[in-house]
Amino acid sequence: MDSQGATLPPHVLIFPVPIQGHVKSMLNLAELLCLSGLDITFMVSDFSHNRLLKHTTVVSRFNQYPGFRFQSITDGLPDDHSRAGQEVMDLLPSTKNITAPLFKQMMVEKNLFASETRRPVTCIIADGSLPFAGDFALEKGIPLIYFRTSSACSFWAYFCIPELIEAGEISVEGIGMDQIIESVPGMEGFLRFRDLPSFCRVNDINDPNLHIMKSVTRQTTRAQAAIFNTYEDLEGSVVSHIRKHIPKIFTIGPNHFLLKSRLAEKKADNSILSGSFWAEDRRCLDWLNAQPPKSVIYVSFGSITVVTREQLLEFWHGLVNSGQRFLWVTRPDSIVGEDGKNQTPIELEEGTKARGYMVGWAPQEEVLNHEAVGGFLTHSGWNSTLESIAVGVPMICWPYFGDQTVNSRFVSEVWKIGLDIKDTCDREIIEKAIRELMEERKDEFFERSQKMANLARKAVSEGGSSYRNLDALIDYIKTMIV
Ligand SMILES: O=c1ccn([C@@H]2O[C@H](COP(=O)(O)OP(=O)(O)O[C@H]3O[C@H](CO)[C@@H](O)[C@H](O)[C@H]3O)[C@@H](O)[C@H]2O)c(=O)[nH]1
Ligand SMILES: C[C@H]1CC[C@@H]2C(C(=O)O)=CO[C@@H](O)[C@@H]21
Repeated sequence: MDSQGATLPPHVLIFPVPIQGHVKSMLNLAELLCLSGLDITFMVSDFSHNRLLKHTTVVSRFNQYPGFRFQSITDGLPDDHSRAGQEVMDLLPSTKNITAPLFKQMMVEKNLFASETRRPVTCIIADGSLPFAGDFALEKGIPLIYFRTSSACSFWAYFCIPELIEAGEISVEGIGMDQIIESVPGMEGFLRFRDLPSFCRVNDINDPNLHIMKSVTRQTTRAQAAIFNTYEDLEGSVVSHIRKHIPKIFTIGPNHFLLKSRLAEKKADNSILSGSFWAEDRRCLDWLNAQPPKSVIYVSFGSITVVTREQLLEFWHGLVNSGQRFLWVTRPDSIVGEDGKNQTPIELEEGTKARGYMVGWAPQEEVLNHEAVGGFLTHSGWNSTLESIAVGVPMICWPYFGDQTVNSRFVSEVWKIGLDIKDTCDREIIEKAIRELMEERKDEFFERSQKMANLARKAVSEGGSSYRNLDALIDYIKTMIV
């Protein structure tokens, strides 16, 4: 490299699993690194890229950072694959079998994305659920950092799968859903079998997803370091268990909040970075503007959850019968078994007209931050959980799969900022939970949620743990230039 090249910044390749919650979180990380002048190549699937181009302004947003580039690649699935529900797991074999060799070829042919003005990639920050990106980094001697976009608590439960199997706590016959689990250090006493990551609910101990998640998680230790989107006051005690296996961990969450804080500090436009795969319907903000403070329960189950028509009707009755105002996101592809001929019961139509508003996709961060919102009925995806925590909105958790079953237990039993109604969705339970959160125990939940939000604000402000850890991460990436 010539003398001018020697002054070029580090060049980081960021590679998320092509799922909304992963891409969103890694885009936040990308902008945080861009703000410190690092060059970024953001590897995104063709499918996600098309969605981003169609529904967001990410291109113009990142145009302000000359060191940022998108690079797209197939996710290995046909265009008409749902990429939702349990079928989303197809992404793991498809990326391993189809994306991985193409990625390798692209990296070699493009000389690690080097150019006159950019170093060849100096570090790969790969999604912890994309082991093939780690294989490539290790094969080529490129420094590797994993970013697992889910919670530290769920990661740690996944990490303990071998011990759980050894102890017979993932039993083929089933040990009882409410049996307390002893093999996840730090969670003895409150983690039940039903709270383990959903992939632990198997009839066959050789279940492929169980083993995929076990090895995907265990291979994280191959990296030089790991990043978690969490903060020390929230999950520090869990992270201390993980540090025994991965000594270098950077907790930089909530990273959407850290981004907001860093942009404000630079007096830059600190509008929300939308990485939405669907068109955000902003009319719901006008509707919220007309509602009293803390009167609305916001309902959204993220980007993957699907519900049957039967479940949809239970939620709907529960919401209407609760008598509370509600804003409900029903993604266009989220109802399975819908034949278009179903009639909506009149009482639901009337109840919704009177107190509800429905959209296909919402500007969620803005919604949660709106003063009219007093509660969140969520699937407990990690971004949704953090976005709610950051602005002090209590939650009702109805986890769908994966890490969400652990997150929801932490919301209700550890942080005590909400209720966990996992494995049930009948209308009476939903109505009761909404009344409890929004009326009967409102003050108690609000007070604890505010405390958590204050700690999140502290973590991302100058001197806070996530703020300092981001600086430490950037310094670390700088040391990786060889
Ligand atoms: O109407 C909506 C609904 C959601 N969102 C955003 O979409 C993201 C959704 O992320 P998350 O809550 O994490 O849900 P998923 O997309 O389902 O996330 C996947 O990825 C997460 C991170 O690894 C995991 O925790 C989840 O279990 C997994 O399903 C969040 O940033 C939301 O703000 C919107 O902008 N508008
Ligand atoms: C592709 C899925 C496998 C792991 C991730 C996950 C988790 O529990 O960590 C849940 O759903 C998806 O986001 C990922």
